[in-house]
Amino acid sequence: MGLGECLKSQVLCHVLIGYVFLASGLLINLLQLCTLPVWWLNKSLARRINCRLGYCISSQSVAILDWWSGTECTLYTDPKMYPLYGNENGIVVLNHQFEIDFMCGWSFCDRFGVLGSAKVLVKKELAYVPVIGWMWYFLEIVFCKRKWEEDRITVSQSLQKLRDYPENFWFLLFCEGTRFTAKKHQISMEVAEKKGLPKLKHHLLPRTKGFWLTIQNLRGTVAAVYDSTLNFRNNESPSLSGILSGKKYHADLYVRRIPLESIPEGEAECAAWLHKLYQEKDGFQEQYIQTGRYPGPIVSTPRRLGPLINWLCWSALVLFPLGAFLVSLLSSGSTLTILASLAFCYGASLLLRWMIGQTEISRSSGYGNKVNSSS
Ligand SMILES: CCCCC/C=C\C/C=C\CCCCCCCC(=O)SCCNC(=O)CCNC(=O)[C@H](O)C(C)(C)COP(=O)(O)OP(=O)(O)OC[C@H]1O[C@@H](n2cnc3c(N)ncnc32)[C@H](O)[C@@H]1OP(=O)(O)O
Ligand SMILES: CCCCCCCCCCCCCCCCCC(=O)OC[C@@H](O)COP(=O)(O)O
Repeated sequence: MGLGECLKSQVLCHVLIGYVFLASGLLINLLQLCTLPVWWLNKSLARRINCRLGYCISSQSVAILDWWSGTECTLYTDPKMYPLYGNENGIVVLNHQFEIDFMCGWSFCDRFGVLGSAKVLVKKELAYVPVIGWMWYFLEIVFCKRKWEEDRITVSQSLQKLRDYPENFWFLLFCEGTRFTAKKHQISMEVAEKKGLPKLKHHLLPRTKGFWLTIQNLRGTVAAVYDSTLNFRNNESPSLSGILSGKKYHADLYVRRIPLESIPEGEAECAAWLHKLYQEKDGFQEQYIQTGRYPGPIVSTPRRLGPLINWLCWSALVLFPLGAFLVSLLSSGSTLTILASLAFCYGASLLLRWMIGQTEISRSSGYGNKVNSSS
């Protein structure tokens, strides 16, 4: 093991990374809160400021992925479509199978200049996660309860607000609605059978309502659907803990651009279209597993320096006061202050552990473990 690898596996490094993320993230959340008066004066300016502030948080996770762990993200796509990526609004439809798929998504957003404005249809539970969940309020991320009767109204309202968004954005949809597990796959294939739909081998049956609602509300605002399929080489099962320990993974992403005009408007037709898309996606997954490649050519999208510079700047800003505090703590010699500081650190480490747990599939929700009543 080299010196770099040995350093990256040290718990102290993980504690410092966690500290930088939490301390800078909470500071940025506070700055986001301070932009509230700007919303009333100049909404477009407030949105642009929040895109930059959001970038300061999400690009830290890109820096950990691209620069700390050195994970390689390779893009397969039609080179003719490449110039459009990042220069128009897009709806990204992605498989939901890996613990770090959101980090790879953010890394690609950064490479196409849309990281600050990246949007997603996300479960409401994640709104309460400090730093990232709180950041999402100010980025106008769309939350859902995964209860159609409520979501049909609230999701629609949130999507309508994006129609005059001042920056190009990608809107991410995990149509499977939850992460892939063997049990959820089995149940969803029972639903597929009841509905007379072909079985999928590598995906859960997509939930079509959120997709239809998104298309319906963003027609005229979004130019295309980016059908995206993510996989990792050599059967890697990447995790956030692995990334923090400096483990290098190899992500391969296949993207097809589908113009929005080619997607049917009616709910039933749109649902049928999505089911067909997932059958094609299943085929791409199978091809990848068999051959280690997707159909399209590889297009070079190098990692960018921006996330690294941003991370180093925030690290300097929050590590310097920490160092000064530790020196004054040790020189004060007060047992009570030292014990209180230790208790605070313990609390912060529990919070971080809980946040990392949100990304772990073994702690995934029970959603999709049984057939919904509406079926
Ligand atoms: C590569 C570039 C990447 C770019 C990245 C860009 C941006 C990145 C930004 C941020 C990154 C952060 C990422 C964070 C990730 C977190 C994501 C999530 O939280 S995923 C969970 C939330 N999202 C969704 O759920 C979306 C999909 N769901 C839907 O669309 C749903 O329809 C809904 C709108 C949420 C409503 O949910 P509800 O449960 O009420 O679903 P339905 O009404 O659809 O369900 C009933 C329907 O489903 C059938 N059914 C029943 N049981 C099952 C089952 N087990 N499996 C499948 N289907 C089932 C049932 O028969 C009904 O069918 P029908 O529709 O015909 O009536
Ligand atoms: C980045 C630097 C590292 C610093 C230390 C650690 C910071 C921890 C960051 C925690 C980030 C929390 C954001 C969670 C995003 C999880 C995305 C996800 O995949 O959610 C799952 C849902 O889609 C479906 O939920 P399930 O029904 O499967 O349940």
